[in-house]
Amino acid sequence: MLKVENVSKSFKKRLVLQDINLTVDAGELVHISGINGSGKSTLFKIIAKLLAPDQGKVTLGSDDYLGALIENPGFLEYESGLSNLAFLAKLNQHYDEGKIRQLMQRFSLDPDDPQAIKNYSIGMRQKVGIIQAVMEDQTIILLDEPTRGIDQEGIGQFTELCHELTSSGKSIVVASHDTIAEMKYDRQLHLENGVLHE
Ligand SMILES: Nc1ncnc2c1ncn2[C@@H]1O[C@H](COP(=O)(O)OP(=O)(O)OP(=O)(O)O)[C@@H](O)[C@H]1O
Repeated sequence: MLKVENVSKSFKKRLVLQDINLTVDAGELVHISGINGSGKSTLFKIIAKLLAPDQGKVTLGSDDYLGALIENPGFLEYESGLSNLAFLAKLNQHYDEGKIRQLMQRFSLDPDDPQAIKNYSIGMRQKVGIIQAVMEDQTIILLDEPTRGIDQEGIGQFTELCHELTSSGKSIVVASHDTIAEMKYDRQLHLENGVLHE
């Protein structure tokens, strides 16, 4: 369970988030739409505790584990996709190579492709970014513009994965300026002028 209570945030007196309240239960798939600059990334950074809110608080359930793709994911540019994912999973001692390989194959990425990630397209990088957010069985998953640069086949693979994860009790919050037609959201919210509307 994710609970955001009365969260507000300003940058240099500009109010970006105003009294945001959001509860996401286990197994829910939630969409937050909003134009560029509406504060979607800022909200995710506050949930991920990268940024402190000016007011309010964020609570996760005691057994929850957060996964996130926020803005452009940073990678070890001279290493392969598999090496990057293995590196991140090992940092958290949640390394499962079989699972990473299976996720890469689901997204039509070859785990044995030795090319450096710096040669990957934007869509391929984005797929690796999605995989790192889910590969450790994270229970609350935040995905900021996840389908940026991803082709139609990849969008289909992504929506299928989201539906599968939420069916198994994971909670997913997708933030994007557009909607992804195939997604079966439980709730669609809209962030505008710092206010989150149902
Ligand atoms: N660290 C910061 N310092 C100052 N202003 C910031 C900072 N981070 C974000 N902002 C500003 O806050 C506003 C919201 O930014 P944010 O990145 O959260 O929006 P967004 O909805 O995610 O948009 P995008 O999809 O373009 O990233 C923007 O006007 C941005 O310029």
